[in-house]
Amino acid sequence: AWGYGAHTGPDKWADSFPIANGPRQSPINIVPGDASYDPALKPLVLKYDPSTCLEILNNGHSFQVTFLDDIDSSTLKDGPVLFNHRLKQFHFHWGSSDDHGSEHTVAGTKYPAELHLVHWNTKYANFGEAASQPDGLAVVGVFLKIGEENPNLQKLIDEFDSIKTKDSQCSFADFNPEMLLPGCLDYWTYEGSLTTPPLLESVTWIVCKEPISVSSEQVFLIKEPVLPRLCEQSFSFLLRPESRA
Ligand SMILES: NS(=O)(=O)c1ccc(O)c(NC(=O)NCCCCO)c1
Ligand SMILES: [Zn+2]
Repeated sequence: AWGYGAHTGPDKWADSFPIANGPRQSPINIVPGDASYDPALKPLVLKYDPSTCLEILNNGHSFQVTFLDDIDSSTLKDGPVLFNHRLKQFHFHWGSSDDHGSEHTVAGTKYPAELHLVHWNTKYANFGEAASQPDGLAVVGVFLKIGEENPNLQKLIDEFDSIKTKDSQCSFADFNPEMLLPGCLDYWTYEGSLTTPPLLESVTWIVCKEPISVSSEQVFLIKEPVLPRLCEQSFSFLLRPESRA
């Protein structure tokens, strides 16, 4: 299975997912100087309903907060997209230390972590259907930088004791993801892909220019639920026969 270890990491993904060598793969390094202003783009309109928040899941690669998406209650409109999209889940990406971790970079700058809010285009029947279409998904990326402790992120961290193992989940209600957004929703946008297998080229990326602040302890803690999993991976590396050479 794919992962982030020496034998399973991104440079091995093309073996099982040839689209890894496709024309619109994410993440990318965003170079603000190379970006062009498009006056036709509208401001991003995000309307989230905390009552649609369902649960937190540890999927072994990250933890994700999933939302009820059978009606238009948590939506993304306008910005660079032509159709209404529904929020399906949000999750984070991080590194092994504070000096790296984000997937996108800005003029080479790596942030300690990155939040992804995943939405699907309601012109399709559901997330799975939309994920296979070139205009099926819209993911809002928010960079996390080290600064003030974030009380809203803390609400998530406080639930981690119940999702310690891979594929564990716990119910999680009344969380408003709007609380994790920066004050300004100015963004860069480009046509890209899922950043993990299956790497489908169906994502309109909307990366916020303004990061949100979280404390260094909080960045360490968001690794918590998946960390044992990552440790397992590293130990499995040691146990694998070929690694004994
Ligand atoms: N990082 S991303 O581009 O926002 C992104 C958004 C939605 C996704 O579905 C994935 N990838 C995914 O779900 N892979 C299936 C196995 C994951 C663990 O079960 C990645
Ligand atoms: Zn992601």
